[in-house]
Amino acid sequence: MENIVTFNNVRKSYGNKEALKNINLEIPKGRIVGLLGPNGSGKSTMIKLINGLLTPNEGEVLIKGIKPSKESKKIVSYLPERTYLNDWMKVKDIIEFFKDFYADFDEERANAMLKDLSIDTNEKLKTMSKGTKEKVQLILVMSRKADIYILDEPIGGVDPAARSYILKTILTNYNENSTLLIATHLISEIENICDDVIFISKGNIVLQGQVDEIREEKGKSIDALFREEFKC
Ligand SMILES: Nc1ncnc2c1ncn2[C@@H]1O[C@H](COP(=O)(O)OP(=O)(O)OP(=O)(O)O)[C@@H](O)[C@H]1O
Repeated sequence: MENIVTFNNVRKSYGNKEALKNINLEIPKGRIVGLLGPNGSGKSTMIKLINGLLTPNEGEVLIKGIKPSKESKKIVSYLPERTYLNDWMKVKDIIEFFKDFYADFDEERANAMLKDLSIDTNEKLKTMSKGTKEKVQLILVMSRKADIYILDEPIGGVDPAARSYILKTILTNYNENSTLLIATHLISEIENICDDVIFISKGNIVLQGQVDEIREEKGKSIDALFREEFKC
């Protein structure tokens, strides 16, 4: 199976704080992967390395065989933990921005999803609730036809009904050849859409495998396993 993301002996520290210890990882193409771990375990650090926002102290990260770069950004659609969009922008301005910036942006798809969620494209992000802002950003990110979508905590502020719609929409719009990497704490919400999960703890990968196999082997849900593994 072709890999879309590879980590080879990756270490990453912030000053003398070691965030990732020695990560070796292969994420195959065409999978929906949950990246799960307690607060501070290294999820966002991994994601920022994939996006080239950070560079490893040791080892290498490859996206479809190339290092994070301008080229790799063309095939990665990334939803960051915190927004990089300007608050004063209207949704329709952001759509224009995405159209200019990303050749693979599908405006029709974005508008259809915005309409389904009754989001007014004349509204500015500034005046929107946190959850609505999250929905807009997720819609934009999912409206690119990328090889890999990386979502860092995508639905935390979204109400449960909209969450179901969003997860359903992700699945319907999701192209089988694309890969989706989702870092989240909402495990029970996403475990049924994930093919694989990765558990990370204190900068180490402690488990990686197929959801069905793990559930069968351990005799419990991924959510229950996580709670047990990382009990405080
Ligand atoms: N800019 C930074 N400077 C110093 N330390 C940092 C920085 N960013 C992250 N860290 C540390 O690196 C470790 C990993 O953080 P990271 O943000 O990757 O965790 P996470 O799994 O995404 O956490 P959360 O679930 O809370 O978002 C933590 O110990 C954190 O304190």
